[in-house]
Amino acid sequence: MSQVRSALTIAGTDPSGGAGIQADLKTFQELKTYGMSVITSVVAQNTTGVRSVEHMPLSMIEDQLDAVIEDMPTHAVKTGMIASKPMMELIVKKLEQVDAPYVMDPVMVATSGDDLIDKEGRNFLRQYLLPLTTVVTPNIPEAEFLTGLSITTEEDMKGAAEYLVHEYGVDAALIKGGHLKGQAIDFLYDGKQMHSYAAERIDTKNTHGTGCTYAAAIAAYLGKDYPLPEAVKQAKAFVTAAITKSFELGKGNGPTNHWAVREVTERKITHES
Ligand SMILES: Nc1ncnc2c1ncn2[C@@H]1O[C@H](COP(=O)(O)OP(=O)(O)O)[C@@H](O)[C@H]1O
Ligand SMILES: Cc1ncc(COP(=O)(O)O)c(N)n1
Repeated sequence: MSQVRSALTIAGTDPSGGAGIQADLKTFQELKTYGMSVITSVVAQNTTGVRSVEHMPLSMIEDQLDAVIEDMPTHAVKTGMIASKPMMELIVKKLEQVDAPYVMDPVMVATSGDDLIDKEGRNFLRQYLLPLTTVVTPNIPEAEFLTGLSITTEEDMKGAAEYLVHEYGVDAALIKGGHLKGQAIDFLYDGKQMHSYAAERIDTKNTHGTGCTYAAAIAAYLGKDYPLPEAVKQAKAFVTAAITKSFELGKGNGPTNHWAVREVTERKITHES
């Protein structure tokens, strides 16, 4: 029997269960990937917003990383909320010890609008962490910050994906279209080809944790040796199902449904390249 595949998420927490580490582990589990997790920040948040944040001491983040890296096989890494430059410097150092695909979800703002990273961290991420990524998965506002470009059309999205690959040395960039109007279309540029992944837009406010879930699913499929374009297609189907059957829970934006994929067998994803 082939060895079980594992994925490590390095991110912040969401006690309401919809985003962050909690979303990542739920996603890994649904995709039969052994999930491991290093907590960077403890975030007191729910579907309506963030009320407080406690960043882990660097020594505690390092000890968590060493505990995993020294003991467990790691077939994929995913980072979410990394709130400061010192944390990123530590993660850059540790990623050099892990030979696995690395998915970066450049988390900067929670769905509720609360900032999750400081300014120094944003700039360091662009310069030092981006070049290590197998794929970076910004939403529209995050892509605008990372590239300095204005993104209002699908052509702008493609341009931003190409810019990230050519200017920042990422292997691939996936620009997510959730924040635009019209169909929910994402563009992946892998240095050679532009791929598009489109699904019907679902009329719901319950999209808390969509980005985390999508990036964690991509990491799980990369950890199973799926080629990137196919990993993204499978992950798009996963997150689209999760949104289709998302939960009317909480007073704000409800969370996605991480087991929906068991029930929603047919999700029309149009993959073109
Ligand atoms: N209402 C929606 N209906 C269908 N797909 C959506 C919807 N909102 C977002 N998506 C999809 O969910 C994924 C996450 O995108 P997005 O919400 O932009 O990320 P983030 O959570 O990081 O802001 C993308 O594949 C996007 O196209
Ligand atoms: C700890 C943490 N990480 C990420 C997000 C973004 O969530 P979303 O996927 O809704 O953008 C969040 N709200 N909290």
